[in-house]
Amino acid sequence: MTDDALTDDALYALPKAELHLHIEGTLEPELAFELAARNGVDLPYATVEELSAQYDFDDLQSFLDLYYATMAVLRTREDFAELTRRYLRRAHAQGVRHAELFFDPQAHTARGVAFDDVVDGIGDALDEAGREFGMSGGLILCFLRDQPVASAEEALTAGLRRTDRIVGVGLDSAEVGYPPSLFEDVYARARAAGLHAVAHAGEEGPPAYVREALDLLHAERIDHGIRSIEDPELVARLAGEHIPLTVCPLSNVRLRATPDLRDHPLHRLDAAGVRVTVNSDDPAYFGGYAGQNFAAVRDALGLTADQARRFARTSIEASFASDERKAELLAELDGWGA
Ligand code: HPA
Ligand SMILES: [Zn+2]
Repeated sequence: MTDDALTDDALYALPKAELHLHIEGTLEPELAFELAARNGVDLPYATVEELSAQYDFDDLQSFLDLYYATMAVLRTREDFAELTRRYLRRAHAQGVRHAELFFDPQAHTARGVAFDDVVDGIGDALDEAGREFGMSGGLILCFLRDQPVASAEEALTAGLRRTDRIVGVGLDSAEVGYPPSLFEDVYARARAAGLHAVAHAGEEGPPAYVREALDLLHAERIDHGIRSIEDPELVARLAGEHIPLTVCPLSNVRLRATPDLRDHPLHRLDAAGVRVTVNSDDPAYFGGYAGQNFAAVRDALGLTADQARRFARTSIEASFASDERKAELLAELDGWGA
């Protein structure tokens, strides 16, 4: 594969793992209206166009307000299955072979949706994608950091009954003012039960939150982590300890975590030896799935075939797939562009 051969098709064919994807953030306006009609839920917008026109965000909170409002249409196990089915189909078409899906159970149980319906619906679609396209994946239960810790404890208690599907815990929602330290005990309980630990940190929050996620939550990967670039010692630590960052370029532009994609720290982190991956976060809201995030990086920052291959390799190695599955995916990656 030469650098000029890095077309959209080549990037969509690049075998990769998606490590930073909120399943609720894959709710496209068309499906939102279908589910609203089916479930008798009123959306505050009359048409797909009117809803899509809201996708102009000032910051993380302005996005989260719409994200939580729109997910009210998701009510049944089949709704979660259909949502996930559509995501996995799109992701597969852009090279995703393994997908670790974040979900926000507190946002659903608070609306009267059963925890198990969420897990089982997503799980049904993962099983189908395994049979149909050979995809693998798992669920990562995210705690809403702007909700009380007691609510996270309850979500974890429910999650610990579903370790057949749930492989890890994460931390998301409004970041600033809600440091990782609040969740130290919840994470300790999750890790003691054998779950993996990841956490959003350094998206809008300061580098200190990335340190807390490492020191107090023992996060194995940092989601976003881009503000680490402001702290050279932290960058050196991330590189030295081989901590992967799950970077989401289009998200960072849409939520104005970075002023312009041309200023994005992805390549500076990579050049400093940090293990970076490219992911889509909430693709229905931010303008692109995994392959489109790679293409956006190519267009704004430049991307060599070696870099693309390295980011994909890191995504596979940093995943929570079995060693056997990783070996299969790495072999597929070796054949990319041959
Ligand atoms: O990008 C995000 N950041 C924090 N919380 C989230 N929940 C969904 N997407 C996000
Ligand atoms: Zn995220």
